[in-house]
Amino acid sequence: MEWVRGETIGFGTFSTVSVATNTRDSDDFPAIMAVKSSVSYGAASLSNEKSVLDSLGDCPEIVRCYGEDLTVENGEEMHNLLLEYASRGSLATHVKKLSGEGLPESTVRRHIGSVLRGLRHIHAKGFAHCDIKLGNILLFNDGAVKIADFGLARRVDGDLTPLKKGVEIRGTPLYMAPESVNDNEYGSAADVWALGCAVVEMFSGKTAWSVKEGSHFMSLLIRIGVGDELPKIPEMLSEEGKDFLSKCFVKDPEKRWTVEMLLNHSFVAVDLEDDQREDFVVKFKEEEKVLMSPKCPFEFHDWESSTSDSHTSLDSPVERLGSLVSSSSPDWSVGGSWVTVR
Ligand SMILES: Nc1ncnc2c1ncn2[C@@H]1O[C@H](COP(=O)(O)OP(=O)(O)OP(=O)(O)O)[C@@H](O)[C@H]1O
Repeated sequence: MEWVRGETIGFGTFSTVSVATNTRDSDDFPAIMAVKSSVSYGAASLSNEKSVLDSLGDCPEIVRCYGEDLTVENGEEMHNLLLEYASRGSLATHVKKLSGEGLPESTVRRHIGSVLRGLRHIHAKGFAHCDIKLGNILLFNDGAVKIADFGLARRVDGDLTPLKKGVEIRGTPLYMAPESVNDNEYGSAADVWALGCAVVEMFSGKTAWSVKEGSHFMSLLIRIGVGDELPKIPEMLSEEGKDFLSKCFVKDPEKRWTVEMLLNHSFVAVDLEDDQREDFVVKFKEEEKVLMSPKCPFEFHDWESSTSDSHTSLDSPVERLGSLVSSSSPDWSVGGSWVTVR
């Protein structure tokens, strides 16, 4: 495949995403694609993403991968992953444009139905996504949404063996499930918890956990991992929506509903007729016209998709988290107790 890099459309922890134009007149690949590129330090994540996407195969609710390519740009080796282009960007960007209002419930139901179908495919193939969040749900011209960013995805096949001893943060702390905080378990159930957080954020325009500006993120991990507190379910949501969330926000992953069960929940088990779908696209376009207004500067950017490992011999969640909170603020840039920063 021959392609030319166009404008930059997104930034991740590891990579930059740009538009890519296919310069070969061929039916095999679309004229416009997205290219996710990284210099050497992000190559492992891109390579994991490619291999997971290859294993997953085609699914209408998962962003397609057209292949990989190595280029040398400005004397630097770049690893590139060519992907299906989502012209409307991510749901995170879209929701931020809505002045903290969130999306109408009918739109949330529709998007979540799609994400659930994508997750069903991922889980059925023996993987967990491990980084479900609005920034990784992409929007297409026809109103469709698809799951993207498989850089942290892992094969689980029902095996929830913790990845490592100690505390490992994969993905975004705001979306972390209790078992991930407490036991480093990142299985399909953790995707369901994160999906619940995505529903809250999509509907309310606010993150599922309210966090005071400047507070240490370890205090959030304690709230998630220890005690009975759950993310706040928006009052304005329908009873069906509230019930759906109550099935996602179950602290015990064994008792949490699976994706398959949630697909049969009345909140998402609706099949829109074609005319309703058109109506949806119109509504969708109107939403896009709403101008972005400045919000709180505390947007959690530096929390996104960080992976930090700590190798300690502390066993109980309270001990493990308590030991981290007691240090005033972690140094993300060096080794020692925080081994990896991504
Ligand atoms: N296929 C695509 N089409 C359009 N925009 C995309 C596409 N893939 C990614 N983006 C944009 O680029 C951003 C970063 O992409 P992505 O999340 O895949 O990168 P990352 O390095 O894995 O980031 P993260 O820090 O979330 O792990 C997305 O939030 C989205 O706005």
